[in-house]
Amino acid sequence: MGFHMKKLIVGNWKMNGDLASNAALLQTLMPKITSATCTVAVCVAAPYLASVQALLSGSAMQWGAQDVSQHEVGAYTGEVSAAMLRDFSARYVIVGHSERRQYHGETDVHVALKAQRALAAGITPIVCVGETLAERELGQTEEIVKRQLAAVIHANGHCISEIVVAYEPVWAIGTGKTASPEQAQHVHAVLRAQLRAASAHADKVHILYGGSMNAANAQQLLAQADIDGGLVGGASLKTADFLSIIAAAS
Ligand SMILES: O=C[C@H](O)COP(=O)(O)O
Repeated sequence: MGFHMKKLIVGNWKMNGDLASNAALLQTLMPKITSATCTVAVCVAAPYLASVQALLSGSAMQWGAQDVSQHEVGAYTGEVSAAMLRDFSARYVIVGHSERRQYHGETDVHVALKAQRALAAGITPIVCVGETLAERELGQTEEIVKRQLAAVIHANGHCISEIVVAYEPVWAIGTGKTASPEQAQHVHAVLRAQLRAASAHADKVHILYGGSMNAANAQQLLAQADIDGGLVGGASLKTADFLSIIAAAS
């Protein structure tokens, strides 16, 4: 990053948790997160937004959702709109997570629209990009992540500095395999250059790393010049591990 900016650690709970375990986790985390630590958020399943909002309001922690509809309002059964997320004061929403791209057929076009809906509602989209193992082995990593980010830039050029980007190599998600700090930094630098070409304010964009970030590897990853935080899956469900990652980022 180009100037001093607090790092951002986002827990992506995915389809885990329940009312009781969510509350227990947040009640342990909350007192440890202050204005002196890095920025911390949790992205929770939509049904839990109200309870998470009630728990975290007034704390230093932020909350968000894991997906948003590409549509504004109307006959879209099962969808959740950006305005609905805003009703629960969601600060962030993840868009284009590889699990959505892979299991729900989301394309770059959908992801760009979702980012647009979030921005229009005043919610920060966390735009996920990343290559599969096959794509990496074919030497296509840069091409893939640039194509994924270009779609979002194309649709949101005027406010691109308001987004968060998450580089998540698909082969590192939930596998225990992490990109090396050098591998991750290389891709982050590519993404930073792409953002700089699109915006004079690109250096204020947080580019997060995601993919088996844990207590043991967080410090080295976060020490890289263009790694501004983490999007943490599995380790965000374990209090001690998540706190270690937060400490490494603070
Ligand atoms: O959004 C988070 C990523 O998919 C990483 O998940 P993970 O930390 O369980 O590998």
